[in-house]
Formats: sequence, C-alpha cells, structure tokens
Amino acid sequence: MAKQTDRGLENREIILGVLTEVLEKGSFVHLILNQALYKYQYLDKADRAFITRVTEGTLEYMLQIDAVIDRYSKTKTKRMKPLIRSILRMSVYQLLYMDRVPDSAVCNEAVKLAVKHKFHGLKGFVNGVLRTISREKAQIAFEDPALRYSVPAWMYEKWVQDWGEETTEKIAASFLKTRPTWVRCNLSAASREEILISLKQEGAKAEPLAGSDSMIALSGYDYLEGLTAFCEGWIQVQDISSSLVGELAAPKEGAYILDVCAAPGGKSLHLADKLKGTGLVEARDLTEQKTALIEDNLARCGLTNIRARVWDATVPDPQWENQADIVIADLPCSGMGIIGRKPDIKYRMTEEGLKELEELQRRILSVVWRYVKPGGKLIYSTCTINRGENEKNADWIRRNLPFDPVDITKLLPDGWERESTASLEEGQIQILPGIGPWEDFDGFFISVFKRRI
Ligand SMILES: C[S@@+](CC[C@H](N)C(=O)[O-])C[C@H]1O[C@@H](n2cnc3c(N)ncnc32)[C@H](O)[C@@H]1O
Repeated sequence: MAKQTDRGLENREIILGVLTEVLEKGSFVHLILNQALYKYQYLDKADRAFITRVTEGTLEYMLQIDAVIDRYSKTKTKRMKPLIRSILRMSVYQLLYMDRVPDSAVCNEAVKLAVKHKFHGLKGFVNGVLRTISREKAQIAFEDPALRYSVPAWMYEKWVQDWGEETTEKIAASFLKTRPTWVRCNLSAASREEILISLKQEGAKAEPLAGSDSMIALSGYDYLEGLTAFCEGWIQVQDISSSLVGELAAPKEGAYILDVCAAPGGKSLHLADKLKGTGLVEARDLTEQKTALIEDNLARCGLTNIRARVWDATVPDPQWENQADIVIADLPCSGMGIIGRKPDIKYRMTEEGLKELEELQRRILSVVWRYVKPGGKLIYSTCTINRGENEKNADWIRRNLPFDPVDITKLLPDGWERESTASLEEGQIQILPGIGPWEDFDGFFISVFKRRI
C-alpha cells in the first residue's frame, strides 16, 4: 500500500516536471514528454499511461481549468507561483476528467507535492481550492464554446469566421478526443501483413486503414521504441492527412524530388519508399538540429535514395533550378490542424504570428518554385486550418507563378470529395478534423500544381 502511494507521488512529480518545462520555459510538450517517458522506461505501462494522460489532458483543458480555479480561488492563476499553479492545474484535470482517481487522493497528492517543493505555507491553500472544486464540480458548466473546448477566444472566433459555428464546434470537440497513433508502413522494408503480425505479437492494437495499402491505426502499446516494427524501420509515425501528400505527389520511379522543409522527414521518407530505391529525395531543413532528426529516421529506415541537407528555403539555390520532378513545400505554419496532438500550439500561436507565417510561406514559395522543371509538380501543404495561409497562398501561387492547378478529384478515396471545402478541381483539399470521413485525422491542407511548359 505504502509503495503504491509513493509511486503516485513519483508519477505526479514527473508530470509536474514536464508541465513546468512546457508552461514556464516554453519547451514543446511532445519532445519533453517523450524524453521523460524514455528516461522512466522502468515504470509500469499503467504509470506511463497515467503520466501521458494527465500531462496531455492538463494542456488540452488548461484554459477551462484556469477558469475553474479562478472561480474558486482568491488568488487568480495569473498571480500564483508557477509551481503551485501547475500543481493545481494537473490536479483539477484529474478531479474533472479522471474518474478512476478518487478526489481525496488527488487532493492529498497535490498537498504532498507542494510540501515536497518547500511550499509548506501553501498546504492549506492547495487543499482548500481543490476540495472546494471537488465539492462543486457537478455545478460547473461553460456557456462560452471557446471555454467549453478550451480554445483561446481569438482562435475560436477565427475558426468561426473561416468555417461557421457548427463546423467550428465539431473541429474544437475533435481536438479533445483520444486518437490512435497513425503509422505508415515502409513497404520497401516489409509488407503491411508482416508488420501487423509483428505489432500484434508484441501486444499492440493495430488496425489497417481500409482503402489504403500502408496506413495502420496503432494503440495500446507502451512506447514506440519498444516495438520491433519501429526499431527495424518498418513503420513511421505519420498522420493519414500528411501521408496524402505522398499519394497526391504520385512520383514515377527515378524521379528527382526536393523537399524544402522536410524535418523530421515524414513526407520525404514516404516519397523515397514510393520510389522503390530509384531516383533521389533531397530532404532539407533550416538547421543541423532539424536535419539530425531526418538523419535519425533515415538510419532507422535504411532507405538509400534519400539525403538530408541544411538549407534555408528563403535562400535561392541555383543548382536545383529546373531540376526537380516534384518540389514538396510543406511549409512552417500555424499548426492549428494538429492541436489534438500538440495542445501547446493553442497557447503559443498569436494573431500576429499567423500574419508572419502567411508571409514567410509566400517568401519561401517565391524562391522554391524555380526548382520545379517545366511539366513538374509543386505541392504546397500545411498542417493548419487557417484560410489565410492555405487557400490564400494557393491562390497567390496561381496568380503569380507559372503553374496550373492539377485536378485531384479522382486521386482521393471515395467520399472525401463531398467534404472538402476547398476546390479539388483547383487542386486543393482542406481536411477538417472531426468532419465526415476525417473524424480521427489531423487538419491539413494540400494544393497540387503543375509547372507550365
Ligand atoms: C511542417 S514542418 C515540416 C514537416 C515535414 N515535412 C514532415 O513531413 O515531417 C516545417 C519545417 O520547416 C522548417 N523550416 C522553417 N523555416 C525554414 C526555412 N527558412 N528553411 C527551411 N526549413 C524551414 C522547420 O524547421 C520545420 O521542420
């Protein structure tokens, strides 16, 4: 019994450490959480799942959680000591959203954490706020949809302007749902059937996606590095939406492909796999640190027709002019389509940031189009649902560069064409999470162009 209680505190200490890094020091949650899970490999699967859920859940619901704390605490969250604020946030998440942890245990562990970090004087405060919320929680409701789905007000308003109220509510709700991890099979390394067998033998739940030859929904595993299929490079984590770039690029064997913003390499690896050892993919990114992520994936997957290179995409490279059969411009973006996986995006992005990204994308596009050879393809994509980036910049390409849109209607799985808000004949698809066939997918935008001869 004593041992269990100790572990409860240890788990919460790890969560507190991750939240402090993310919320007070600006680190990315997926990186810090992965590092922590790697470091604490010796913990039980259940403990690790608890750490993941509470960390992610606290970030997913943080705006709502803060509103609840502010309702019941005299000291508002903005004025609290950062550590106490994090303890309260992660504890309120457990009180409101995790039935399996008794409220009294949540309150006790929070008090112990505060004491452990030498905040003896705030023991009563932490206990009082949490016990009040535990008592009052059945009464708590949110009229304001932005708060109900824990989205910053300006962002929610922007989505309403872009997509209308009903669709926005579906998008916002879908970001709070648990989704499987989608992985793409490297078919040059193993068949999907072999990979499914390996995953299931190691206890993971693996469901092939109907209508695709390479995608699998993966869940119920402890950590990726513990799976043979991952270590051997047979699978690559990639959302279905993102894998659609490779499908729409449809490279012919022997093609020369330049991916100008490639890290960590999801699309480049997919394209190299499709080339079946022929041709070449050059996968570029801005810094050594970023290309190192691509190199890691290359080493694991063992593909030989791909190389990584540091290059700033805003700087012209005369050597590649008119050389590429396909240029992939999967550009830095506001990331508002992947909030379901990276909830901290909600707190980082600003309205000014959106404008800067729209402009950066145009700056990159105005350089990289020259690498496409006449008759070749330019694919501009983002993992966002912001019309100001996506459709506006695709229209900018059409009006300013020597490219024509490629009709992608026939290239999509059945049913997808009904849901796209962008025009498929104009070479564009906007995937909205939570809508129609895209229930479990990331939000994504892809536009396909062909260079005039
Ligand atoms: C959306 S991510 C790319 C994801 C990648 N295509 C994949 O599928 O794994 C955008 C990338 O652009 C890179 N980036 C940002 N500014 C850049 C620049 N000026 N030149 C090259 N890469 C840049 C970022 O480092 C980031 O890795």
